[in-house]
Amino acid sequence: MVDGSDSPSNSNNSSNRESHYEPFEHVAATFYQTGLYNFPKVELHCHLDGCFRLSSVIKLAKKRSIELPTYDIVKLRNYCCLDADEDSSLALFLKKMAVFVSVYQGSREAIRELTLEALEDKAKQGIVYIELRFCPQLLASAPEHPKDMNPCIAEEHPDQLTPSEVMDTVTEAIEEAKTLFPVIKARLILCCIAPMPEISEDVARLAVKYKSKGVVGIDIAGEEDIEDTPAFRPHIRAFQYAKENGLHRTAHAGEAGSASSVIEAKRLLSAERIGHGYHISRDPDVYKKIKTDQTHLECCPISSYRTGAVRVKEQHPIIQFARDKINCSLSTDDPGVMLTTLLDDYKLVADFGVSEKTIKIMNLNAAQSSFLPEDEKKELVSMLKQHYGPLN
Ligand SMILES: O=c1[nH]cnc2c1ncn2[C@@H]1O[C@H](CO)[C@@H](O)[C@H]1O
Repeated sequence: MVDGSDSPSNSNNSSNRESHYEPFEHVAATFYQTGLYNFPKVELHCHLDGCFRLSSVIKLAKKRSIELPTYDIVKLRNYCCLDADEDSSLALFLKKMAVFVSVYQGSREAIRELTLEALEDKAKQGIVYIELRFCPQLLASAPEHPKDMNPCIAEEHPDQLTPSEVMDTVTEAIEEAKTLFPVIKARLILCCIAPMPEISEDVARLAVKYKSKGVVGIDIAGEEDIEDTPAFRPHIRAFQYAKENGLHRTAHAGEAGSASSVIEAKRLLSAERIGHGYHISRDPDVYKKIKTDQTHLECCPISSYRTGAVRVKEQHPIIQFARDKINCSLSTDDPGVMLTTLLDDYKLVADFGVSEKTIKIMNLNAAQSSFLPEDEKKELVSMLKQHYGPLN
């Protein structure tokens, strides 16, 4: 059992190593005291490969002789910090992010550490359930994606890792984390990458293969362009295969792309949830459909500025979503690149006038729309309700 004063690595759970993992049972007594927003949280939209700590990135890059724009942590912080300005765009953001991903690529040890550090950081924020997403091919050693998406691909990386081995590494680290940080339950979503249709069917096959090891869904990330074109068909086939094999579906849409991309994600990919989705506020018909269907929107407020998806702070679509009781929740997206925790995203929406009660309702929305099986979902929802008390 861990109390608020313990650091996760100090928690004495070694005797539980073989025991059945039921994190929600421990939560009442064990989730980390965060001060502000001190209640259990759920995070549905977080890229594992965006969860790094800058200090670890620098350490690893030096160890693996991988080029970084700078090895000075303060300068690296500035490099990350794209604030909402005319130049911010998803493309630029992804280019920056790829620099960091390259540090982890192809290294079993680095990917293990990344996963453990991510879960430690999330547990400390009082997150009791998280769905972490990543593309195994992007973390493997021989990525087949365009160089301009990842300027730092280092052919000389010493390790060799296949996408399957990346999956083994991440799932083993998640298993290890059950003992180290028993307050958090983690599940995985595998990402197809929009400009890489050639890997999509492999991503889906891996997702299905690792279902018993915690993969609950499939996603499409990268610069979105969801439309029924021949180039997009492999993504459609991948999602179809995932659905036929019992996996859930979410899709990045309405972030850089138009409101209609959200509708296309539902139509072409059978997406049950939407990553971001802010631009539905630009089209009243789309907005009405998403509200009527109660499609869950995984909103990432700080990320939305850093990627240029939303430019005017005071008019953030989340304000409208909260007012209209749209089914949505809050996530960090890429906390390593954003230099944030989930609490920063909560604070930002609080500045917009979103109440703590609404933030709790968003957490309940997230639990209800999670990709957990029904019995586990019920357990999560009831644990949150018990903590939150009446929300009327
Ligand atoms: O906000 C985002 N929008 C679209 N794609 C993203 C975003 N953040 C990260 N990725 C992409 O998803 C990959 C797998 O995790 C990341 O490597 C990055 O290329």
